[in-house]
Amino acid sequence: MSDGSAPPGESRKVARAIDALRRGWPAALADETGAIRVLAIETATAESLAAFDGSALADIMIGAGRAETLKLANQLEAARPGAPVRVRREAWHDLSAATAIADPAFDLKEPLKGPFRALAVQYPEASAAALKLARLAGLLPAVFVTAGEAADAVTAADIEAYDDPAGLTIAARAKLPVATAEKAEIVAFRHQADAAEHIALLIGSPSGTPPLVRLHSECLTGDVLASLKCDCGPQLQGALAAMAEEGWGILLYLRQEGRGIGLVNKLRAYALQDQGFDTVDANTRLGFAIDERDFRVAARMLELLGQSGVRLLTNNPEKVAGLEAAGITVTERVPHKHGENPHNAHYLSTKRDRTGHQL
Ligand SMILES: Nc1nc2c(ncn2[C@@H]2O[C@H](COP(=O)(O)OP(=O)(O)OP(=O)(O)O)[C@@H](O)[C@H]2O)c(=O)[nH]1
Ligand SMILES: [Zn+2]
Repeated sequence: MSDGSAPPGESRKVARAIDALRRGWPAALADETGAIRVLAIETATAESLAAFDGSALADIMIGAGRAETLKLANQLEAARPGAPVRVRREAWHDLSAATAIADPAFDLKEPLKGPFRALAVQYPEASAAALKLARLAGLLPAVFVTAGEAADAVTAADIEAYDDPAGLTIAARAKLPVATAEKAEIVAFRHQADAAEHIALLIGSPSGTPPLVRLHSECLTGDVLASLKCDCGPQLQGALAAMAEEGWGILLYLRQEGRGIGLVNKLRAYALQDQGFDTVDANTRLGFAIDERDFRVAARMLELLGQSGVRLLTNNPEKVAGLEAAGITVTERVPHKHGENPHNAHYLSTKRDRTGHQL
């Protein structure tokens, strides 16, 4: 699409489906092979589930990482952590049993009984799209699933068009002196798919060289509450200080809380970390991929700001690769280590040992 926005009909369909899941209503998805209807387990009620089931029990669909906990791993063909797995619903799988299947928070209190049986995933593209919709709604990737009608159903292509970073535009800009740099300008970006606005803070003045750039993903706990569980707060302040010192830099504040799984799901991951799982396993045990962020958003923001080359403050090779793949030249990776403390030492060593961070 030339202006990057999805055709209005498709956009409305996707927006409605996300809203429906959040409110506990069914949504329909389709691919070339068929169609499904889904109801998010997290927002279902006994009544809405009874209506959804009708005369036959709907099955359950969860992310593969969660399915491993249910001992379904040996029944799977090496599914990726975020890929859909369909679980046969047994007669005793009422809403509370389904909730225990969906949400690892109940694993200690309500050990899972089983045995569970994995079924072949029908309509894999539509099924993967259903779990993505749940994530976009900020919910656990766990739904009741039954056969559906293709008419008016959402497709993976609809979601991709809805999500397309090309649809990002600059909504407002103004001077914003900040403690680290009096000469700064804030730019707000809007996208139909995001409830919150992405922000850029331009520090100092263009120097004719690629700016020092930081892609900062929102972390309410670290940025606002000064959480010691991660290094986000000190990294944010450290980035601004480095840019101020150089006299030219751009901070992108991306609304990708919890590496793209949303605040509530991140806090669920934190609760699993309280039980001893690391940041990687906590994500996958919830049924998500390790990192659900899309760095094309950042590339589009840089493009709108007229920047095609950057010096990137990061320890994460995925950020460099993500920007490069989206057409931004990373002329230099600048290491960005800040704020190690006894509470986040294990988090940081996990990033180094398991996700390839150059720490
Ligand atoms: N899901 C999840 N997200 C987390 C956790 N800890 C921090 N985050 C999120 O991770 C994001 C912070 O990542 P970044 O600061 O961009 O760090 P990075 O990708 O590791 O790479 P760097 O550029 O090297 O810092 C924020 O959105 C945080 O909310 C966690 O344990 N689980
Ligand atoms: Zn953080």
